[in-house]
This record gives sequence, structure tokens and C-alpha cells, in this order.
Amino acid sequence: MQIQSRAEMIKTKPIDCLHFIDGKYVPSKNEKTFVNINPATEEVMGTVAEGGKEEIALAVAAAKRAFEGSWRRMPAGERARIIRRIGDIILERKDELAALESFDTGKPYGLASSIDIPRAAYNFHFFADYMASIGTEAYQMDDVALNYAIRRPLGVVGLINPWNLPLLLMTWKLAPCLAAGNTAVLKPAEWTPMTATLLGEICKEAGVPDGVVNIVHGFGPDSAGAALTEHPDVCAISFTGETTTGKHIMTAAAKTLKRLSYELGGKNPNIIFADADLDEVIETTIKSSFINQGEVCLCGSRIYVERPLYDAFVERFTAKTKELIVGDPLDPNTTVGTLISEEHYNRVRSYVELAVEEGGVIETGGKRPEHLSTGYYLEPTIITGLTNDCRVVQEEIFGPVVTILPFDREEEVIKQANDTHYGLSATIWTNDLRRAHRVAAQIEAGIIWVNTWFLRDLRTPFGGMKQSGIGREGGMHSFEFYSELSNICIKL
Ligand SMILES: O=C(O)C(=O)/C=C/C=C/O
Repeated sequence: MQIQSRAEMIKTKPIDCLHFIDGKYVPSKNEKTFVNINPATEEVMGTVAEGGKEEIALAVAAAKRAFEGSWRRMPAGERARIIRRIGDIILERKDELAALESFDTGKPYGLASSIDIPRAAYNFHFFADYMASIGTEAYQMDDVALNYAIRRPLGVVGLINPWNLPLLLMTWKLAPCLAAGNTAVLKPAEWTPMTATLLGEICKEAGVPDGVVNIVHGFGPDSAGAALTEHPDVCAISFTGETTTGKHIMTAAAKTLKRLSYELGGKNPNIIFADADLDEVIETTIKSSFINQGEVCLCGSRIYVERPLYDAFVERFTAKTKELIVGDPLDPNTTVGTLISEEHYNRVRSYVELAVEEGGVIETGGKRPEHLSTGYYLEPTIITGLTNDCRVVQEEIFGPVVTILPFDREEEVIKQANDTHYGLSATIWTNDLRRAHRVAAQIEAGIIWVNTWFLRDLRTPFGGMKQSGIGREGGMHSFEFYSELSNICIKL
């Protein structure tokens, strides 16, 4: 059955994407567009307006007007009600959004429907509630003076978003940005424009005033992305994506001294001690290795197993991996969909070839499934026999590819886990409570899970260290980024 005919079953069709500026859908001034490819069919499923300097200028001007207009003066309770309503409408349109997210990314429809879209709605619900509870600080200087801090919004904020969890990550930024009273210009990833486009009308329907949320499609360099990072009226940029792109944005933003929040790349260790519960480890490690085709910055792609458990783990994990179903993202039985694009597919494939050159053993996967001649499909891949200094163990692959290395001592695996210029997340499996705390405290990562993975409390600090990011978002940390504090000292 053709993939598109399954889409009929889901009753959603791909959409052409215009910019959303000042509350209206508009094409680029120069009418330029680019094509949107469905990664499962490799066919053009629509066109996308290609924005540049001009569209960014219009969007930032609209955001500035809206900021100076009603939005920043809106009572927090009213703003919270509108933000909560955005979450409600996302849930009302879940099936449509999940289908579009699956068309754009090639991820299984079931994953978009169960994780991506509900979490996008929750991002708004969480920050609508959280904003009511935040305070600031006050200090008495004996009977001489009283100090108290007030919190103000920044103004116009640029949000630059990745293609792996498009709506989840865009709303992870937009919700607190709005809750803090800012206005926003969003630049979706060029490969995933459709749910971002719908977010415009969803915000409008929820009561967001025109100009508060603006969406401009386009590319990075010499396009909408670059223009956003250079615009003098944009006072902050929150970016999720590759470390190299982050460095380019920092250079551009320096000229106007923009505040930056970065969640960048990762090459996350998954450390499994011999005392761990193997059934539990296997079940979760299948997810932390291959969910979303391994295209999650938090995936534990470097697996380290204590030697007594190594053979049993490799055998059981490989067998379980072979049971994963690679296929049509719209098929309810599919657990692994396509990679995002031909370019990314070739890049991930090249790492599998490199692994063999570096002496690795492909325990399973590494190829296009025979029965899938069209679409950017790659089998989940397990590689053993490498050493920690191999490029395949050091470099972010961002695909369904993991390496497994044995270790003998705690000190050794901590050293190996930290031997990377990344520092985003880590997973530790052990039932030894003291060891769990001791090892976690020594792993250089911003987010560390023990006996679980991707369990998210949105109040917690979220972000990476080293080359994996700058700053934290989540709970109060988001408000720290999306607002300014002023201390007022009153002489008594
Ligand atoms: O769970 C989150 O809030 C989040 O930011 C996930 C990021 C995943 C990136 O690939």
C-alpha cells in the first residue's frame, strides 16, 4: 500500500508552508520557495516559502511592535490563560500534527502521536502553571535599606530549532519565552516546516496577539537563520542543534551582544555495571539507542558494559535489536522510521563504513533493509571491537548506530565516558546506591539518568557542558534566560 494512501487513512495531507508574520500567512517578498521532501517516499510533498533578510526584518518589526504594545503589559494571569490554551489546541489537533511531524521527519507516526505532540502541549501547560509560582529575591540591609529584585521580559527573542523533535523542541523554547512576556521570531529547521507552520494559527486561535509569535522559514547561512542572529532588535537567541552551527551563531550574535542559550551535540555514555537488572537495561537501552532512529541528542550511543556482563548483554541486546521493525512511518507496527534526509543517511552510512575500517565488528544492521528500496531507511546498527579513541566512538553520528565497549574498573569507565569534548547526558545502570551517586558525580554531563532514560521533570536544569551547550533551560532556568532581573535598593 502506498505511504500516501495510508496518510488518507490518517486523513491528513502534507501542507505548503508560508511564513507566519504579524498574525498572517505570507509568502516571501521575492516569492522564493524550496521543496519539502517526504523522507519515506523521497517525493516532493509540498513547497516552503524561503525567507531571508527581508522576511526576518518584517517579523522582528512585528515582534517589536507587539512587545511594546499589549503583550508585555498583559496581566500574567491572562498571559498564562492564553499559553495554556495553546497547549489545549495542540492536543485537540494531535492526530493532524502527528501525521505532519511523521511526514516531515520520517519518524513513526505512533512516536509522534505518543511523545512528540503530547510533550509539545505539555510544554505550554507546564510553563503556564509554573509562571504563576516564580518569585524573585529581597534583602534587608539592617534598618538602612531594602533591596528587592524585579523581573522583566527581554523583548524580541530568536528561537532556532532542530529537525529531530521539531514541535517538541520549538515549544520547549516558545512556552517559557512567552511566559516571561517576550515576543518571538521562530526559524524552523528547513527539513521540518509543517508543524511549525500550523503553530502560527494555533497561537492565533489561542488568543496570542498578532506579532507576538512569528515564524520565518529558510536556511541558515545567507538566509533567515543568519539574518535572525544578526538583527540588532533581537536581544537573545535560543538554539538547539549541531555544535558547529552553534559556533557560527555565536560569531554572528557577538556583533550585537545577544544573550545565548545553547543545547548542542552529544555523544552520550550509557554505563552498565554487572549488577544491573539485564531485562530492565535491555528494554530501556533499545529506546536510548534507537528511538527516533537514534536522532535524539540525548541518545546513549556509547555503551560501556562491565566485563562479567558484556557477552550476555551483547547477545541479548543484539537479539532484541533484530526484532525492531524498520519501515513505513505510517505503519502502526513500525518502530524505526527513516532518517531525515538523503544527505544525513549518507553521512550515517559513512560512519558504519568507517567503523569497519577502524576494526569494528558489525553485530547487526548497518545496511538499508532489502525490502525498502525507497526512503532513507537504515537498520539499527551495533558495533563492537572498537577502542575509545576511534572516530566512531568519539564523533556524534546522530543515527541508529551504537558502539559497545567492555570495561573492568569504575575509574576506567569514568575516564572513558569523560574522554569526549561533549557533555550533554549520561546513563548509569547499577543497583549499588553508593556507586550510582559516586559515579554520577564524576561524569561530565549536564543530565545524568540512573536506571532510566529520558525521564523528564521540566522543573530541572536541562542542558549540556563542554561542547554540548551553554546555559540551562527548564523551570526557573528558563526564566533566568528569558528575562532580566533588576535589583532596586531603597534607603529606609
Ligand atoms: O526533553 C527535553 O526537554 C528536550 O529538550 C529534549 C531534547 C532532545 C534533543 O534531541
